[in-house]
Amino acid sequence: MDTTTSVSSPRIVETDYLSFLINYAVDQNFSVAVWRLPNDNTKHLILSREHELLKPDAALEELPTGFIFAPFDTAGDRIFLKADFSFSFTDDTLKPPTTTLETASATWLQSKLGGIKRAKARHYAQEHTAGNPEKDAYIALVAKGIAEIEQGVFEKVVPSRSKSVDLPLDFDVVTSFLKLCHANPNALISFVSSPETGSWLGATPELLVNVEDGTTFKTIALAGTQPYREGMNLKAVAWTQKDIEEQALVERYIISCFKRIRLREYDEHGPKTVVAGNVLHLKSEFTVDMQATDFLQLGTIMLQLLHPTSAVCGMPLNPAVDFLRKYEGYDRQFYAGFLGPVNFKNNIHIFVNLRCAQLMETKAILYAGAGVTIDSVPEQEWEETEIKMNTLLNVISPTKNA
Ligand SMILES: C=C(O[C@@H]1C=C(C(=O)O)C=C[C@H]1O)C(=O)O
Repeated sequence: MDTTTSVSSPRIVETDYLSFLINYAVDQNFSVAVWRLPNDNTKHLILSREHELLKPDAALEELPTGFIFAPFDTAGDRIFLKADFSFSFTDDTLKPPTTTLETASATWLQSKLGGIKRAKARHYAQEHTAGNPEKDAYIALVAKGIAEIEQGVFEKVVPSRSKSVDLPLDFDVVTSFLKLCHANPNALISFVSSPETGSWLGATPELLVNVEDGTTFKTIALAGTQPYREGMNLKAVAWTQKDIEEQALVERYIISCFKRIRLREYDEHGPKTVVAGNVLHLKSEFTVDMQATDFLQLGTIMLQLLHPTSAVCGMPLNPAVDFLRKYEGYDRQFYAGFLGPVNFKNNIHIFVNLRCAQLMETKAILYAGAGVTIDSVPEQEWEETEIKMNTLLNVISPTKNA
């Protein structure tokens, strides 16, 4: 806050711009996406006049600059927000433009500067009823999953649940977004708000498809969860057989996708222990040289093959999908779908939408799931979903989690 008594107007800082642009989107019936990539201090915001629906086989590489937002259900509409205006922020200020789109956007914003006041950001709020199962019901769902694994129906399934919490009266989406950035340096932090999708805030550690400079493809196998406490020595963390096997299943799923397209040359690193906000996971990284392997559209191909991975659905895929449809008992909507910026300077960064909350007028719905294998203990899987929900709850409503 400017505490001097000079007559000059206060400096416009990042939060002022973000709030102004989010409110502008709501007033104009535009969509807005705000994000920060892992281990980066630049925040990005785009405004989109109208959303588009993407075909499941749409070539990512050919899309204009924008942001993709897709539901868990592969039959559901995949939303593409073309960037009509684009802004980047670092160190609390608007970055000078580096692309034609950013230059045009900066000129447009200049004409609006008089309207920028310190104000709370508003968001689109779609009413939606949370699943909110009682603890017993979720535990029974996990037990049912284990029983089907014992019968050989599948090897792994990822039952999830949602929980509705009241938003505090002083809830502010921009403040929450910035707190999430601070608490989750290794995650994609995102806020997507549109008339069609409602508003979603998240901090996901799970990369699905990354293409750098149109030449290097990357994806990860992430699974196994335990609480993280500051100062823990990551090299000394021990994992149970169950976690190791659960993560190995996700690795095998990714390798099976490579095999389906006869891609044999990939680098695999890991698994190693990584921090994701308040939890630890096991992670392996897969990298492919797209030119050497002659797979120039590998991003598009792998997105089709990978989603939904066995990190969020199960293995084999089809019986796991059937199980979730039949017994999970609620609509995941955009939870465990995918999202991220596409074709900003020839890069694609698509993540699985985990550790997320759907924002209503006065409530938020939190979502989380847990990987169930033959060795799962239902009560522990419930605890795991509670801990995962805390990633968001700690930030949007800290008192609820006292
Ligand atoms: C399903 C979620 O997370 C996934 C499941 C994990 C697990 O079961 O250990 C770990 C990371 C994610 O791949 C979630 O956060 O909701």
